Amino acid sequence: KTSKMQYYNNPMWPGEAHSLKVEKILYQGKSPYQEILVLESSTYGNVLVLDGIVQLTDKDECAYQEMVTHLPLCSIPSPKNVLVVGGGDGGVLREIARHDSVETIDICEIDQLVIDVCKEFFPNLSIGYKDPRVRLHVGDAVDFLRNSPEGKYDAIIVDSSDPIGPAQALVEKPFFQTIARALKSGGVLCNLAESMWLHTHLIQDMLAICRQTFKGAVHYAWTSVPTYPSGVIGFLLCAKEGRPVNFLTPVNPIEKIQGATKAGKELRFYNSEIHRAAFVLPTFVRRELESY
Ligand SMILES: NCCCN[C@H]1CC[C@H](N)CC1
Repeated sequence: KTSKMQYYNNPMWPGEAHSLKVEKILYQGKSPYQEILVLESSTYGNVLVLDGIVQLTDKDECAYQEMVTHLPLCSIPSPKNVLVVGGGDGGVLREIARHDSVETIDICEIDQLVIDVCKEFFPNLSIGYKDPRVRLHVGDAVDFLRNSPEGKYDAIIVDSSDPIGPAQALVEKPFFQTIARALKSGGVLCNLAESMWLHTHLIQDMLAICRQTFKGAVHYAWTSVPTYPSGVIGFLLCAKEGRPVNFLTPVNPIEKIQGATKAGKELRFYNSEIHRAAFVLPTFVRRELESY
């Protein structure tokens, strides 16, 4: 039985913990990379937990998966080739599938067990794998990107876990450089960028690296996800030079996209107004990020 104190020891959010009432433990296992737990909660549906950290719940996954996907894909006129780094649950694949302009969807997930578990316990997310445009690569994204041809992707979405564990390398400069090389000119990256309440230094470091690596626009955006620490999560939107990209006004509004309902479920969170709102920052965040 884990003592209460252990819950407060995660270095990413020391001294705080989030609790959910659990009806049943649906799965408990360990892959070569992480501990995997699936819980049936009383009020948030099924919950995926990796190394003790909530990755997603049925109730609020729409906020994260829709924003991490449509903030980049609605910012360029007609994305064709898209890469997902991580994202083994399939939720981002489900969201990309709404865009009819997309021709190929590559996904590089390191942990096969996460894929298998999500196919069993999260059918509303793993539905994403059913799209014929999806090509799954199980392995390390650092190697995958190093071997990717230059200038292949219109958009790359890094849907990773927190940078403590298998996703550690995904916030370091060499990784961002391999992403920039794999993007077409004017291509866009959307990267997980943690919480404005908890991770100012990490966000500042990532902003500094991205401004050096991507000569186009670089913006921090955020959204509400109740089951993530501090109840919000951030995204870093980066554009490679070569074409003007204005992240703040969607050029490819999802409401106009026929595929909007194709993914078997209507959008539940994203729309063009919340796209614009995501880039509006509280005053303390503007101050903390302005010189980065
Ligand atoms: N694909 C599910 C979302 C994975 N993203 C992360 C989960 C853990 C959080 N602390 C940060 C986002």
